[in-house]
Amino acid sequence: MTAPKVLISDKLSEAAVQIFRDSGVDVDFRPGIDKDELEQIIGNYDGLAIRSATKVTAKLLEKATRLKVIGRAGIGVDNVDVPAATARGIIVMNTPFGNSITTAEHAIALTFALAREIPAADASTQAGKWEKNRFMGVELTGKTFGIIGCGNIGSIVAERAVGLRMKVIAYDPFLSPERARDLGVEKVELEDLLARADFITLHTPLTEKTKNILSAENLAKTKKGVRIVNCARGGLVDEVALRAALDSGHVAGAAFDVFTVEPAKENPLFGHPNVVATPHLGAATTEAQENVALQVAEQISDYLLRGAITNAINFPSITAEEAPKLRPFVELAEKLGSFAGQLTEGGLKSVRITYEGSVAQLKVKALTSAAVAGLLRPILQDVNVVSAPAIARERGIVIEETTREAEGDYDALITLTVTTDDYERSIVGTVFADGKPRIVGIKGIKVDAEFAPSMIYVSNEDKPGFIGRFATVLGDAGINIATFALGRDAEGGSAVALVQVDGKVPQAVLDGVHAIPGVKHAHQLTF
Ligand SMILES: NC(=O)c1ccc[n+]([C@@H]2O[C@H](COP(=O)([O-])OP(=O)(O)OC[C@H]3O[C@@H](n4cnc5c(N)ncnc54)[C@H](O)[C@@H]3O)[C@@H](O)[C@H]2O)c1
Ligand SMILES: O=C(O)[C@H](O)COP(=O)(O)O
Repeated sequence: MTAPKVLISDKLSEAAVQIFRDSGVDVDFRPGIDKDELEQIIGNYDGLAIRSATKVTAKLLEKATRLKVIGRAGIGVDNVDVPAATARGIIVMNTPFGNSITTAEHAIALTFALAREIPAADASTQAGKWEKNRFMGVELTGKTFGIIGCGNIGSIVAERAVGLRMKVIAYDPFLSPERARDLGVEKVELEDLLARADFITLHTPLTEKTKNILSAENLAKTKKGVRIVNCARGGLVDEVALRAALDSGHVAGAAFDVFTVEPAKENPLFGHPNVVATPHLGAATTEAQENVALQVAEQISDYLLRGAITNAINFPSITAEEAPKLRPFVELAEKLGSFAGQLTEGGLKSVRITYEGSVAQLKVKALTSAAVAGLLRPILQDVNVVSAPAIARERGIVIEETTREAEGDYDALITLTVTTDDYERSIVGTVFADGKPRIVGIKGIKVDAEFAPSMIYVSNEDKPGFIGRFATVLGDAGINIATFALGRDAEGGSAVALVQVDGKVPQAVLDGVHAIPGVKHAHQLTF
């Protein structure tokens, strides 16, 4: 067997090169390689090791005819087109914990820099001005620190801030009360955090729900004199609105490591005297870079040489023999999880997955991981199939797995039941002979629908007139209906509709559907 070839296209610690060589992988170390040259040579490689600088686009992947694995030495995979990689059967892995401590420390460092105006005082002193009376800081002790997103990094920041004798409050819908108690953190709603925090630090991924979480409206709800730190992702804070709040004096300072457009050569925040900026240095320590480089080199080598999958974003850990039998059920389990996850607003308590018939004979652990990853991914952008069950448990979400003989009409069935603070919802699916996953039940109601890229899920009272009104709302908005699946538990009882549509559905259209008499819920789902 010829040795697999790996390209390192970003500035990784050279420790990675040694790991590849020691394991028998051919490696080319080309940090900072030009985009056009990368496109020309990517077809020669089985593996690609990157950080955040290399943009792995669908266009690049078209040229990557040999590529089997992309390894991200770090956490965020926003620079990788994961669906495009998945569509080409390319595993995308990350190293979810290797730089968490370092990034948390950077957030704390920026908090101190803001509190004591260290960068400005440094510049002034080195310019020979000795402006002892110009700089008047604030103490951190006793101040309220609001953490938005209390996952790996947010939790480490919380522990450090508690050690600094700060009062720590956190907004994270998926933080369990037990975990909050263990961390010494008060779990609060966003409005409460905005109103109380003297310092706010952000540690969520950038998702549809977190984009502009500090919008102009939310910034206006903050305490006068608040200081804001963003070491997570550009786009979490409306930079133009923040600049206005700094100019008006409502916000006393902001320290940003990440920006909406990177590399950030220009930015609305730049030039303000109370802004501290660093060029995405959150993970930039010797220790973190060694951690992530070693880990990614080991993971890529393991996969290319032995087929072992660790920390994959887009596939569960399975062996070469199990893969073909499991694959369609992995897809089904992830999609059932994603269906439930897209409908979940927070307060997840448990997920129960029942495997019935032939699927119960397969390696259901991998299927459960896939289902939980699908469930959490709409909330925790970078969750992977390996870490999903552990992350769920850490958040106090109970995972139950049951197998049993086939009892009904289907040879194989997977039932996923999610319990939140407010409700229980179950979704049932199977795989047909054509290998395609199907939804065959929702909340105990039989349906028969394929998963489609864009769908509307409606739950309503079974009353005449719904279908006509629904079609009119969509027709008036110019949205084409591709397929329509209906089910009900009894005449005049509860009904559900799963509708495949072409393209994205604007919120106004969903509101229009919701306004139809008898409609209880109307959601867009994407797969
Ligand atoms: N600046 C850097 O160099 C650097 C380095 C590492 C990580 N990061 C970024 O830091 C962020 C956090 O990383 P992590 O490893 O802690 O991720 P994580 O997945 O462990 O934690 C994210 C947390 O955000 C919470 N969350 C999700 N949606 C939310 C919402 N709408 N409101 C409030 N909370 C929400 C989740 O429940 C979770 O606890 C990511 O964006 C990551 O890419 C930046
Ligand atoms: O997601 C991450 O791990 C951080 O943003 C760090 O990115 P970098 O390794 O490219 O600096």
